Amino acid sequence: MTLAAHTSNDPADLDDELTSERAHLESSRAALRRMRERAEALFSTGDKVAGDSYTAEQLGRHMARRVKELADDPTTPLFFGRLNFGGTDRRNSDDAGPDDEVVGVYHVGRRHVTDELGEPMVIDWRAPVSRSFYRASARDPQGVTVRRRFGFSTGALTSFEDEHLDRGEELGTASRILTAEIERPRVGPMRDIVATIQPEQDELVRADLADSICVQGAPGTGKTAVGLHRAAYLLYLHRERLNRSGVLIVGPNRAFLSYIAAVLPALGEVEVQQSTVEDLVARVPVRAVEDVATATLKHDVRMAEVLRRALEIQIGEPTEPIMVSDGSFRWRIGLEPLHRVLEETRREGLPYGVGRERVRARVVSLLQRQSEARRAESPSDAWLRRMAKSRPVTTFLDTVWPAVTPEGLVHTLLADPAALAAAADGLLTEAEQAQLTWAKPPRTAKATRWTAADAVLIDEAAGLIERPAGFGHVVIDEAQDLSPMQCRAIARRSEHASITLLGDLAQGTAPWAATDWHETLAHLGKPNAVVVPLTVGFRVPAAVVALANRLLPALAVNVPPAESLRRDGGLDVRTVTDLTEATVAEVRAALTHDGSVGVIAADDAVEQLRAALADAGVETATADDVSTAARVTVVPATLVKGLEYDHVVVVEPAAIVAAEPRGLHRLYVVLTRAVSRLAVLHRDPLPAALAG
Ligand SMILES: Nc1ncnc2c1ncn2[C@@H]1O[C@H](COP(=O)(O)OP(=O)(O)OP(=O)(O)O)[C@@H](O)[C@H]1O
Repeated sequence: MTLAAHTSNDPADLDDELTSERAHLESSRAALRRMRERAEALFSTGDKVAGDSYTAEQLGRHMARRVKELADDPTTPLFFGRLNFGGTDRRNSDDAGPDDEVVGVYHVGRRHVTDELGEPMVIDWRAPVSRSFYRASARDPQGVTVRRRFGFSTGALTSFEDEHLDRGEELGTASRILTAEIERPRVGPMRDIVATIQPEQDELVRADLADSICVQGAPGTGKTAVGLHRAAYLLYLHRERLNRSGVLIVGPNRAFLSYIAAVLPALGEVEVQQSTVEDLVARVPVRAVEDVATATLKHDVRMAEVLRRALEIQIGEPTEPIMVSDGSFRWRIGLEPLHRVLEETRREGLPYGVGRERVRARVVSLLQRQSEARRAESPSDAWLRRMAKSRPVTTFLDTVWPAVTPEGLVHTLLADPAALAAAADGLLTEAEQAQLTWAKPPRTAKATRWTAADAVLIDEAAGLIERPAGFGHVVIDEAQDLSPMQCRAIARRSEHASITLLGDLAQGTAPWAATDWHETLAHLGKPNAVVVPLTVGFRVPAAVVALANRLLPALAVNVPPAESLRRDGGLDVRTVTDLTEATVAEVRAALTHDGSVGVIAADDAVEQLRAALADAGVETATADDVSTAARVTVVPATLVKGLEYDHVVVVEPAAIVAAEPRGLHRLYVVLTRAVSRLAVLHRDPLPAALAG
């Protein structure tokens, strides 16, 4: 039992306390059950009473969400902390405003739980009053006399730890409950950290919805955790608005997304969209790969201007008047008004597709005016529609403002050197233009086997033609790898929203990886966002951090180094004669400990290691299989970003470095995945930067 800083030394008192806390946990669980049953009952009656089908669907969705939100996971505690304010014994009063002097006792948990009379039994960690659980200190107790943290084991309350802030007692990172949480063996997907959010993390989690922030944090400093908890916090505070507009989480790959997928639902947030940036721009299937240099050029921000100009060039000048026959009448719009229509519309700077329709509407209204003058009555809607679709009007539009599809525009640029030259003149060199031009152009956009970089260009084109719907808040993880054009794709979806940008410049592995957050922020349309460092590491043990930090000087980035909270952990770097044999032996040894085992190797070595482990009778999983029962995962180096394993076996660092231009950055990522122990096995000499 952890009882640091508790007032009483009498074990009987402590047992009584624990018994009473357990009773509160039991009654809170029962109360939550009642809340869920009530929601379920409403859900089924809602089905029958709702009026029209739209209302029924909305109500159904809302109720289904509510039922899901109220799910009780018996393996996670309903509350993890308790605050005593002002020394009175009113339990869990919820009626305190932010400026009122708070009194009473509050249990802090993952969601609100109220008793049958509506009195709170557990306060949501995101409620204003819970803030003090994370921020109060001996220097600034914020009215808190005692902060209590609970220790749990699979949902059962096992211990607690008190800090008498009113007496200047404060544990900070010496809390044994925090240490146990950080050092616990990892299995399965990522978990929430609500019980142990640290003050500097909490400041980011609770930043205003209006504030865009950028977090530069060394490996394992909790960036992902902060981003996810911020999403949950903002949803709590701005529920209606954000449910309407949506919250988006962008991550580096699907393995990562499945690793983090359970965190928000565990916090009761079930309606957040999670996507890779590739999936975000997937208007066309990606069926081809191209060389890095061409892809890098397509990700260059100059391509945005090339595309903008390519569209602008489509807009022509009228060369003849429009003549429309309408029964016994003939209407004529002369060149001068047509010029004016085009000029006015151009000046409005609308998306291209919207502009085309605006021109059509203006032409029709000129026709309408003529018709009204002659017939002395307003034409019908049917007449207006007929005019809008009439051949002369459509032909005019097709000449001066032709319909363009995003795929068509990109196809033309990459297939036709003259079209590219016209749009790229002065922006791209001739050599660059030649590099972009297809050697064997596909006949049509439809027949094209697009690359991932083409998809980004097509998304940019689409954004110029029609404005996409935006989200209310966007969290972008591992953001150091975003290209300028990918940033723009995200910016289009967060134009009126704030963003949380998370990353580590030292972990940039893409050819276009960021070297300065201000550039990334500018491409994202948030140049004024503040860049905040996180430097306390919760994952990687100090000895492993020290090894990985040897690489930092060679990575040419300016980032504050991490310091680890973890003094435990093991590091073993050794030369072996047979990598496969040594890996199998290392995995077998690792399996004698608790927790997950990650074998990380250069991508082309993975299959063979997997096979060798299978031959040795060791079941292995792939990185995206988070629900697996297998404790061992074999992961290619390029997929391991953002993931973590208790025991990591890194196989042949030199091969990982040699596999790609930013191989040293990749190795830095790979070496910082270990929670407890890291074994580095090598036959070739270690990369010079690591050998130290
Ligand atoms: N306040 C905390 N309390 C307990 N555990 C924490 C805390 N903050 C972070 N962690 C744990 O530390 C580990 C690393 O966190 P996270 O993955 O969010 O770090 P990161 O900065 O995103 O890492 P990377 O740079 O490798 O992507 C996770 O297991 C997370 O749960």
